[in-house]
Amino acid sequence: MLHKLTNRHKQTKTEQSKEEIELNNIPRHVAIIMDGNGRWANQRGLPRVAGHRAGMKVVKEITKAADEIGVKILTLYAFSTENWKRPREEVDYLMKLPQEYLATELDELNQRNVQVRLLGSEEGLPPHTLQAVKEAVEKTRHNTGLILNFALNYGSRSEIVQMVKTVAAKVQRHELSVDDIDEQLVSQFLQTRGLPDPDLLIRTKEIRLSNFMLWQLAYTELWFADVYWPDFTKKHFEEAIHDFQQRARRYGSI
Ligand SMILES: Cc1cc(N2CCCCCC2)n2ncc(-c3ccc(F)cc3)c2n1
Repeated sequence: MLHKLTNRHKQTKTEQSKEEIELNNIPRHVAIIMDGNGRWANQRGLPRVAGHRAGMKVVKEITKAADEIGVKILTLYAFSTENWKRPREEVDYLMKLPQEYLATELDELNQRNVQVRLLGSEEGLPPHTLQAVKEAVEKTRHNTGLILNFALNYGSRSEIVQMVKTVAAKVQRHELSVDDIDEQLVSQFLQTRGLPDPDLLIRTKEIRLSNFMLWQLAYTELWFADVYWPDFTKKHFEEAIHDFQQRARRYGSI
């Protein structure tokens, strides 16, 4: 897409980014760590769960924006393996959000040809949570549009440990030899098998990876927004895409 002539000097950074997004250079896989929901609520004298609810509205907005701009895979870090350490009432609330989200959004996601996937361990998820997610995965299995990949009960180190155990057992059973083990084989034994690595990682508020897709993010462009997730907007998303397009990706070469 040709750049539109713009009066850049008069526009804000986010206004510039929207007009200058090249539709032929959209990151195929965008991953987002949606941080700061509890602190957003605390700042407003609200209970932490109000921040999670506000955060879910932003999930709907950004999922739509990603789909419209042509992102192929959107991975959202909804609940980490470390999140089980939070207060019981907060965890119980969080574990109800998948079914709440799907109850209102699944029909529209299906109409938009979106395929819902789960990244993470099913073990340990409450039955009501797992049932809602599995039903959404099944109902959207044949869709060929945006892959909406929810990282739920996900931790990268446990994913890597599980991969090592699986590969080691196959070597022990002589189903694999040590010489067969290379980066491609490792990727095939991770929970993200079949998906390309993220091209762009967006994170709100904190500048760290928090045990998220550590293997997969090896060559991913990182973009941080100094806002809490509930305050993240479509304009922030477009700015991240625009900045991604300004970076020449070298994958380690010069
Ligand atoms: C645990 C949790 C928390 C959760 N938050 C809202 C967004 C901010 C981050 C934390 C709170 N959201 N938002 C959507 C989901 C979800 C998960 C799976 C699924 F199939 C459909 C929707 C979700 N799940």
